[in-house]
Amino acid sequence: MIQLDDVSYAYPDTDHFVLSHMNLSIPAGSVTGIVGASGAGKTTLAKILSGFIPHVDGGELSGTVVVDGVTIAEASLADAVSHVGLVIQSPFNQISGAKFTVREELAFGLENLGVPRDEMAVRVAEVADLLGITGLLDRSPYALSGGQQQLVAIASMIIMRTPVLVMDEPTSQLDPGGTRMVFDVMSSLRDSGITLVIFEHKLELLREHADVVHVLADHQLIAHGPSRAMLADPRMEEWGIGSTRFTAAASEARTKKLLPADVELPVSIEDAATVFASFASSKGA
Ligand SMILES: Nc1ncnc2c1ncn2[C@@H]1O[C@H](COP(=O)(O)OP(=O)(O)OP(=O)(O)O)[C@@H](O)[C@H]1O
Repeated sequence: MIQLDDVSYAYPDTDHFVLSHMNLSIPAGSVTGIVGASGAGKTTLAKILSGFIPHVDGGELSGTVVVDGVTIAEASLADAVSHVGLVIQSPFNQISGAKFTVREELAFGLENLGVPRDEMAVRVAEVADLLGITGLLDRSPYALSGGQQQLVAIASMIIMRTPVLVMDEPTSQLDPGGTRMVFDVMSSLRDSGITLVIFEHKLELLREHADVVHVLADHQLIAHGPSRAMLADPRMEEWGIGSTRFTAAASEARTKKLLPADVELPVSIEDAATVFASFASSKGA
């Protein structure tokens, strides 16, 4: 579904490759998390997956990127965006600037596709309800808080119903309730068969929602694995990604021999509850 073969990329007017000889394979209908330290190249990779590189940013891209059967470099940007949507890191920059209300903003992409007016109205109402922004529909997209703009930006991509959605830190502006709601929406998108690629620093949520997590460092994807095993890997600290408080606490307990050496480290609160419950029952508590 998403296939990168030997992909390297340098931005225009630079002499160094941000990504070098990268390979990646993502199955259809899966949720993939990608983590990396600041500056590792997450936004760059998100733009490559969605066609903004090379079509908008230019630069030197080599290798092959195929998404939903489309070879991105050979397709037009219009063709690429009909297969893959990108939620960018800064919601302010995602807003088109061409529309006066959130309602019009959400309909903008559908208008360009020639979707009939009544269908457009239904889809706007549906996506607004999904993301809890119905009350914002008649407001200006520019008169919203950062978090509200982020929900509008996410809604403006979901409404396009592309088979693949790439999200670059989609909850960076949201409070914990908004963050959880967006991840719940992602779960429902996954249930409807959409392939999701999420670039995210919130490791606990990736643990809960991603099937597989890849690590971006040293210009490449250097490791991947099931979300729990990957996110609890001790090398996450060396790679500048860090670990959740549950991993750190259990790791400390293991060092102090309060937990067995072979215990699988937890990443989320649910993992931690399972680890401590099984340890307690093994002690006959
Ligand atoms: N337009 C550009 N021109 C030149 N270099 C760029 C450009 N955009 C990003 N870079 C460089 O590419 C590298 C990767 O940047 P990128 O934004 O992809 O990292 P990131 O992992 O998303 O970082 P963060 O977590 O801080 O958002 C950085 O060294 C950055 O300085």
